[in-house]
Amino acid sequence: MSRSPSIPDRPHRDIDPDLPDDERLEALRDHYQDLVDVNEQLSEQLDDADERREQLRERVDRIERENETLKSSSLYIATVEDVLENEEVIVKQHGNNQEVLTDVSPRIVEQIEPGDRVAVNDSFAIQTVLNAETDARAQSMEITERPEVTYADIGGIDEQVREVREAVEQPLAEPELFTEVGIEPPSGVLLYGPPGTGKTMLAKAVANETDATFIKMAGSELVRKFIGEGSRLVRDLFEMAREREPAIIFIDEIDAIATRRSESKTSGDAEVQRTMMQLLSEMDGFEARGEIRIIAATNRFDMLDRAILRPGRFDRLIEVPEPDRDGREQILEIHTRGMNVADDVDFAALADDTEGYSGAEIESLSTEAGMFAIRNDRNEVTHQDFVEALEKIEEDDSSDVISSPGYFYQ
Ligand SMILES: Nc1ncnc2c1ncn2[C@@H]1O[C@H](COP(=O)(O)OP(=O)(O)OP(=O)(O)O)[C@@H](O)[C@H]1O
Repeated sequence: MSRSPSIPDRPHRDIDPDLPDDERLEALRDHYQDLVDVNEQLSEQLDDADERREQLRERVDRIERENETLKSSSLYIATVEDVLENEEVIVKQHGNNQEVLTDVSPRIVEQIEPGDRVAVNDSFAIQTVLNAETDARAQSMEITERPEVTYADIGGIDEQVREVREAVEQPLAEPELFTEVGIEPPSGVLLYGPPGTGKTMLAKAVANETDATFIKMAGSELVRKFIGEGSRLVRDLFEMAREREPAIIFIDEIDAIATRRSESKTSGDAEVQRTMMQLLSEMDGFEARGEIRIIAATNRFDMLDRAILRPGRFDRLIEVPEPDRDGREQILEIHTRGMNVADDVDFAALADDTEGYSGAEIESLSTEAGMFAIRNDRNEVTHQDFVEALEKIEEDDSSDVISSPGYFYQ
């Protein structure tokens, strides 16, 4: 940046009043010339300052425009492969792995190096360099300081709640118990069972109870969206947890990165394998009594690579089944707690009629019943509304040819 020029001194000249007229006149002329020179210098400096102000205004305008573009358009995530001369960069877009040569503004080129993740617009111009946090969030990691779900919101799986509390909550809340007895708590807990039965809720409720940050990552996203980056993302995940201790790491659909080798023969196989190895090595190198706990979930227990179930890894398995009759009744009561329900609603009868329903399906049933009430201009939900909602759901299901959720057990 240029230094501001110094302001010239004000010209000063002592003129002896006793000098002869011609000499005084000469001295006054010189003084006048000095003043003219200084005046010229000052106006030059003023012109420079005006020009600089104009440049700065243009820069502010440009940055504001850049800012607006950044705010208004969606950006894609890419990794910098190489930084070339002449402010050119090769980036590889995530998802389709397309490599593109693109220009970067001098402002950004100074900040980037190969391996950095950046956000690019539709024309692949780099808009911003992602810091660890934006980056992680951009990559479908869900982070909640303290989720709102509590154990009281979970119905029908009391035994599973007890087991999760023992395996995850206690080592976080009372690590000394384990030290005194001299045992290691389970390293990781694996929840398995059909979709929509409350696995995610369980993990969130533990985070709520222990005042921990809940960090969720979906295995499927990891493999589908970020080919070539799974292992890096796993590292980021644990780093994020360490920064935010106490933390619960929840890996949903773990089967996506921990499939049995024989089951997966695709070209991405090695990649998926690397992601899994990274996960295992992060788990191996970490203190089970520490402030970070890991919970994973799957609907496809049968497909899991047994390597992840070895001691020191996901060594506590908890099955979360579909709710039984009593469970369904409890879940119905939980999901209608905030609803204006008429006295005639018979939860026990509805529980009988919802055999095979998961918690998530019971939640939709309650919402659907509420919709029937609204449609009939009522603000109270009656038993008949639930019956009609049930019929509608059954109808929708039977028209849905392939409605099998596709989960399996051991
Ligand atoms: N046992 C339950 N008690 C109360 N509500 C439940 C229960 N199970 C599911 N639900 C409802 O269904 C929603 C989805 O549940 P959740 O995400 O915990 O299921 P999940 O087992 O993790 O499913 P998936 O395997 O599809 O990820 C919850 O937000 C909740 O409203």
